[in-house]
Amino acid sequence: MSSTTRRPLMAGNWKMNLNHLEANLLVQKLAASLTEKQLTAVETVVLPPFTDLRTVQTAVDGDKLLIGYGAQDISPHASGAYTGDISGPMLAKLGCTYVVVGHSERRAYHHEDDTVVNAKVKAALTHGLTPILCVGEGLDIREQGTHVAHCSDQLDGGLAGLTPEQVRQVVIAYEPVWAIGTGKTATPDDAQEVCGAVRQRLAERFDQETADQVRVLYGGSVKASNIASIMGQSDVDGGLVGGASLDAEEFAQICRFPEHLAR
Ligand SMILES: O=C[C@H](O)COP(=O)(O)O
Repeated sequence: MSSTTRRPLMAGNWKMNLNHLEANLLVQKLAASLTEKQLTAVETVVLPPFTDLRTVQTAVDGDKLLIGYGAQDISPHASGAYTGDISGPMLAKLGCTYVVVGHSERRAYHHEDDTVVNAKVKAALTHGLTPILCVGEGLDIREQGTHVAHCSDQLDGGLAGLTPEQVRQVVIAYEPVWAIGTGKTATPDDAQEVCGAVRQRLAERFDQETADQVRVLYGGSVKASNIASIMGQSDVDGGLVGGASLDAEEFAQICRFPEHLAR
């Protein structure tokens, strides 16, 4: 399967931005900025803070918007005495289809290691959510030149104990930490190097069919001005977009990337 048969996915990670009123405005504006044809060609997803999910659900259901949504984190537990956590069944009940797992900000600020990340991937799958498993290296590792091995290790850790059938339901996001929110985008070749290595690792650990089916996103200072060159790479199937997803028109332009490719 080539990149042309994997449906592109653009996921906007709002991080800890926008209250529920602002969320409603952004999701309506985003939907109004994209045609049905564009939304069919490129799967468009927003990942708001937990407190916005019910509002986004109401907007999407009420106006039958062709926009998917999901959460930025998930508890490894289904219920119980876990103060502050949000479970898979709660997210599924809100109509979420995606959940980010192992984002570098969770790994850094909440000390999530591969064991925790793996438990969260499994929790997502158990409750019918598609995990977007993030891998990526810091600047020190990039400078040592061991970034491919580092990302492969994170991939192995996050997917430990899964069957090929389960892995086919996972989305992988390569996010070099040094490119997140810094304005320093990896070059298209940098993105391809690791996204290609991720796919190769999936073939080695699982099978070629699995490797061919899994979508691999790039994230890190994605903007309307650089998305076409990134999406021109054979193993990049979409973007995990932070800052630029907070602006409806900018994110809509990112989602319209096939039109830039065609020029
Ligand atoms: O989840 C998104 C990434 O961390 C990228 O964020 P950014 O687009 O603001 O660099």
